[in-house]
Amino acid sequence: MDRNAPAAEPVSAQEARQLFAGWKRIPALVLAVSGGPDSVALLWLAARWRKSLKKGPDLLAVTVDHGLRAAASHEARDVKRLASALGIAHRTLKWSGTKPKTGVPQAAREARYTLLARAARSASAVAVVTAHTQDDQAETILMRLSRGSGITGLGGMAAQTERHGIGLLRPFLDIPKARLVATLDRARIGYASDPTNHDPAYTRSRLRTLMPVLASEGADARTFARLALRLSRADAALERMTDGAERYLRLRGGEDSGFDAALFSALAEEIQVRLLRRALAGGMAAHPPELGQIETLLRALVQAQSEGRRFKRSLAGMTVSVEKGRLVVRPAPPRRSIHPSGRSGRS
Ligand SMILES: Nc1ncnc2c1ncn2[C@@H]1O[C@H](COP(=O)(O)OP(=O)(O)OP(=O)(O)O)[C@@H](O)[C@H]1O
Repeated sequence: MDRNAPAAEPVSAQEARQLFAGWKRIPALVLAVSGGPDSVALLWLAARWRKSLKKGPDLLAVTVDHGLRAAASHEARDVKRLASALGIAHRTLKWSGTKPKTGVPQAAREARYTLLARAARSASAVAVVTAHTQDDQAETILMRLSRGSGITGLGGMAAQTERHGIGLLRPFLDIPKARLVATLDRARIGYASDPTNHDPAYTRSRLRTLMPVLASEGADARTFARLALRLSRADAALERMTDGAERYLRLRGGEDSGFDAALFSALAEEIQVRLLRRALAGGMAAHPPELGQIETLLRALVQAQSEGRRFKRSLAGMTVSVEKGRLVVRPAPPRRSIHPSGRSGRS
């Protein structure tokens, strides 16, 4: 801890009003409250804000018990108690079913969002609100940076997006965690601390330990948040250019399927990658292709065209080929498999 650092300011009622201003006309919202400081602060600030209004959304706090830590059920009960003291309805949802041996954090996250979306639907809520902070945003970008993400990924988490067909709102992306902790301390409200946040078995925990070192060199959470803002702006511009390129290629393509391969190859590489990503995503593949896979495919396409060779590749359940001067992306035919009887068949 830097002893000279100014103490973090609690989030004022006025600031919360600004953060939540867009919610006034929403009929109902789910608040995702784990019991940790960020989401307990969300619960407290949202309850205070709602109380100050004559009309506003019905709030339902939801805690997901992943069944992974013994303390989780106590924490859920503490959240319920606080919610009830604040006049907010609360539900605890359990992640039942078998847990995977590896990739537990990802599986828990997936299950959590599925349960939260289900709770939102049954409460007629249009969105789930999470308490992701500026520090979470910085960690997310650092994780994506270490995985070699592109511009879209490095744009970080969006303040408003959709998941499982339900809105996802993150009002605290510009608020440092320390300010949420200070908010609870001022209000004398307790919260849980999740020991897995510091477990070196998890990539996120290990990267988190780098944050103070990076901050001492100027790369603090604010810097990461600024980077996210700039890159998401660039990403939005590139998506608009991709829209334009797609319209142009379709216009020049008449009724034919696919794109004119010569026109496609004259586009900027970044736009080509994005067009391919869109075309491949159209196949609704269970696992959308990674950026690196699309880049490899594009390199092979350029190579084949420069050598005047035919081109046909499969990726994410789709086939990409050049046919009569047109670049065509279509669902790959089902793979042939060998039946136990020895006869070949379709799988
Ligand atoms: N068990 C839970 N029950 C309800 N909400 C939760 C729970 N865990 C996390 N959340 C919500 O998600 C937010 C982010 O939590 P956390 O940073 O732990 O998520 P994560 O596992 O890193 O994944 P992601 O950032 O993709 O959500 C919390 O502030 C809270 O709003």
